[in-house]
Amino acid sequence: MPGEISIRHLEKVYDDGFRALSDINLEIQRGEIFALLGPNGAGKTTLISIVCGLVNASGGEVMVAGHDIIRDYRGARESIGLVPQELSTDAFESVWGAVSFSRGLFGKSPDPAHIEKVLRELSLWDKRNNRLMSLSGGMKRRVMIAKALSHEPRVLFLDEPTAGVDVELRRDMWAMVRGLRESGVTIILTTHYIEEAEEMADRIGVIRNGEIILVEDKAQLMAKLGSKELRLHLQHPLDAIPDALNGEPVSLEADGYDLIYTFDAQREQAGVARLLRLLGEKGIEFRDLQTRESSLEEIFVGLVNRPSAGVDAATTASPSGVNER
Ligand SMILES: Nc1ncnc2c1ncn2[C@@H]1O[C@H](COP(=O)(O)OP(=O)(O)OP(=O)(O)O)[C@@H](O)[C@H]1O
Repeated sequence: MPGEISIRHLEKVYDDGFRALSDINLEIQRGEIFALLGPNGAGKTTLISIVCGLVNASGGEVMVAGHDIIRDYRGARESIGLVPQELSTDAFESVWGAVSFSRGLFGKSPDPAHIEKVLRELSLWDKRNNRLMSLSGGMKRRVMIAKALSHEPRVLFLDEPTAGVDVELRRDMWAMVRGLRESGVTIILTTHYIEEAEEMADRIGVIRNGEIILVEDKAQLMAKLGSKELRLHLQHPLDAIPDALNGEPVSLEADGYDLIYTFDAQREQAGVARLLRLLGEKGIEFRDLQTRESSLEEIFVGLVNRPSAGVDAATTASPSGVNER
């Protein structure tokens, strides 16, 4: 079954000959929160702009809520709410006026009850008569979201929704996005805050140099590509790794007092038990131990910095989760 958003063989070559997207294939299901991660210039905004009908594709096909974005532009566009990166608001307009006007742009009849609901959810109700220029940056960003939701879209794009906003607003926005998902809205967000993707996303796509290099359930991604670290604080420092541990993924830190064992998050049991047995046999005692899992940030940095061959190896390691659905 095609997803709420279905992208097939999408290509973008800008007029100056720059290839910004190459053979993008992606299915996003109804009610998902999908985070698109990638370094600066990877092609995130280009991809979103094509799906939203703001930039023309050079090839391929995109369907949104069953509408082809070219053959049925209007149907596709009406299904989408877009919160762009740049704040652009009409300074002299009131909050209520700006949000109501946005709804009208999509040819929807006025619905004051819906506008009120959106403004209340975004804590903008008390400011509804304020001019936009009198609002703080965070409030203006809420207005951008209210505008994007004014015509009751099925799909919401958030292009770096929390760039430059304070922690409190960021958390409010996360709660709001979850609430929207519960009402059946499909959400695609780009973000530079890995914490945001870790906190919010059901699935994560990583884009690099205009290519999707990985699409994976967040939990599976963290389990599959993440590593764990076991740090043993030794009773007596070691000068060097003992011969018995040669070939094991271990290193020494803290002047030989800490023995670090890094292992695949999926194979932990057998490896740790073997390490502890070897240490016991060699009479190496420890007084404390800690374990730590790699964060999504470490996984992401590892992925985007990996040479292409390495990326392929990572994605083909488990074909079941990659670029499917
Ligand atoms: N109009 C344009 N003409 C030529 N090249 C462009 C144009 N717009 C974007 N690009 C190039 O396409 C590439 C992808 O840009 P895009 O804005 O999609 O990246 P991004 O992943 O959104 O980056 P960021 O995280 O910095 O917002 C960049 O190299 C950019 O310079």
